Amino acid sequence: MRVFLTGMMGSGKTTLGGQLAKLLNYPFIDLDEYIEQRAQKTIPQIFADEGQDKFRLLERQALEELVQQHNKAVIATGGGAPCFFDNIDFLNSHGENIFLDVPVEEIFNRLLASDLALRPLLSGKSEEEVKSFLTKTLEGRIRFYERARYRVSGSNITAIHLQKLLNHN
Ligand SMILES: Nc1ncnc2c1ncn2[C@@H]1O[C@H](COP(=O)(O)OP(=O)(O)OP(=O)(O)O)[C@@H](O)[C@H]1O
Ligand SMILES: O=C(O)C1=C[C@@H](O)[C@@H](O)[C@H](O)C1
Ligand SMILES: [Mg+2]
Repeated sequence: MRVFLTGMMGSGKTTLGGQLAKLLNYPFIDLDEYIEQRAQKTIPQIFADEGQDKFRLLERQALEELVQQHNKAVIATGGGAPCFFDNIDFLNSHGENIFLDVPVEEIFNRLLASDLALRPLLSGKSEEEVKSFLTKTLEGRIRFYERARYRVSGSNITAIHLQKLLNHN
């Protein structure tokens, strides 16, 4: 089984993905980290040097490579990954796709407490700008996210919760 975690920046894909992989005894792969290793650059560097469009191409290519390499894995995708090309269909047809549906207020609080410089779409923005960016971005992306096979909503999603969901379906 392959498990994909999808959702907005700060929804907990990386954090919960690592925990879920341990529970399932599967390898854990973070798509953003994989892209950074392949490109030998950080994501902010890729955005700055090559632009978002190139990043999206690298992201799709990375998804295809990972699916070829792993039959069993928990893969945390990037926040925008399901929303470009036909990536949402690709994810749905290659694994169990779980949308982490965390309220935008909670996402905002988490991201403000983290290092915004690591997220090129947020760096340099004021608090107000981050808030309106997150709200608008989610409005544009929800139609992709909600096509995931599973949707888990709340501010306090746990890895055990995700494991149970997978076991009972
Ligand atoms: N369940 C949780 N409760 C509280 N804080 C959390 C929870 N999950 C993650 N966080 C915090 O929220 C921040 C973002 O989490 P994380 O990096 O896992 O999100 P992400 O979905 O992988 O984001 P990105 O798309 O930017 O990679 C981190 O600082 C993390 O510590
Ligand atoms: O929401 C997004 O578009 C992004 C989220 C991150 O995971 C990274 O993939 C990158 O910073 C873009
Ligand atoms: Mg992440």
